Amino acid sequence: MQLNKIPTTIVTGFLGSGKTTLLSNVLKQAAGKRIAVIVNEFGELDIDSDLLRSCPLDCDDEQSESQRSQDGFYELANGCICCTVEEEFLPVMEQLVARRDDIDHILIETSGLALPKPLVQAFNWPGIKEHCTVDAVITVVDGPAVAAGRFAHNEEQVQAQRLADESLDHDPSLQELLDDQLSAADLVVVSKNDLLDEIERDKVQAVIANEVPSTVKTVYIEHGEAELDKLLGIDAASESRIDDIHNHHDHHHTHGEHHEHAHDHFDSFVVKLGEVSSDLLQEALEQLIEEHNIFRVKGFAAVHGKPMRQVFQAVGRRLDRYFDRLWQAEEIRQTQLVFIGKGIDKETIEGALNDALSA
Ligand SMILES: Nc1nc2c(ncn2[C@@H]2O[C@H](COP(=O)(O)OP(=O)(O)OP(=O)(O)O)[C@@H](O)[C@H]2O)c(=O)[nH]1
Repeated sequence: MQLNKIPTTIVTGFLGSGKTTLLSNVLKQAAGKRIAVIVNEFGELDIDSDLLRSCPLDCDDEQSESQRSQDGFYELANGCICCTVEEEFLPVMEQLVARRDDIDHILIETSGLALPKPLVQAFNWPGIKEHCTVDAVITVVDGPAVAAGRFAHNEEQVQAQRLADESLDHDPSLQELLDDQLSAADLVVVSKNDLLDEIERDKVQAVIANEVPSTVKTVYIEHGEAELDKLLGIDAASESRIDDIHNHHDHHHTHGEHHEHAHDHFDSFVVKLGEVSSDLLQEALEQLIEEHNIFRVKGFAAVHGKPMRQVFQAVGRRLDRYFDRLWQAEEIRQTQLVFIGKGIDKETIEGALNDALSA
């Protein structure tokens, strides 16, 4: 047990793998604990912390809501935490260290494109080291995406994927990212188990076994539901071993310089629209995802005639939408969507959406 040090759990994993869903579940279960949450988004809009903050529909417990904001959400939007460790992450950690008597646990959700290693290394820095320890790096793996060969690890998978779909062609930078996120894992969480059959589960298991030692546990979960004691209190002190873990992006972070890594090849922008027809927006997004190399779309839609805002979430080809809460009086009813992909262009996407929605 790392006495008196605040345990910190780092949740990493690719875009849309299910990190926010997992965090939301942890926060619900750990209502009695004083948890500080740091959320890092790649896109310019802070959607995740908004979703984590907003009360579920059946929740009227104002106490827990105010308690939570008192405990603190810290948003590091529009960037990638692993490249701004010194400028952005450190000041937030210093604030938390100053409030350490009021904090039981720190939870960090990295952006889907972040590398966990530089972040874990920051826990060896003076000022942080004395007061905080990494309880565990939890790597969330998108089960169906891995099973479909999205992060292909062998030639057979690559070929199968090519035959199945040209647009999902093997992308080595995605594989490197998955490798690096897995190499730092103290616990692997495979999400979306509800969408996996046994054969697919075996495929996912093979990819994981290739990257992590057998001492690292893997759990399969659905909709973020995992028992709290499997996730928190692992007491791995990951910072003490992190320098020995070698991975693809090591050379990019020497001498404190911020060189490019995988996410420099990704495009991200926000598209703002007025009120929309939900069905037309869904159809238009499906078509755009079909035609462009879009990895992730997420945001909120203001739907004509609806008092509630609608969440849109697309991961690869899968699109979910649901109403999460009422628009508040001071909010402008507008639709805002973050797009993340490769070789995608804001004007083209915005133009296509406007055309489709005015049809
Ligand atoms: N069917 C199914 N969908 C899931 C599960 N977990 C997450 N999802 C959905 O997957 C989408 C992405 O989930 P998030 O939790 O937002 O993923 P994330 O890793 O936080 O995404 P980024 O922050 O953009 O990297 C959402 O539409 C979730 O509802 C699951 O176990 N089963």
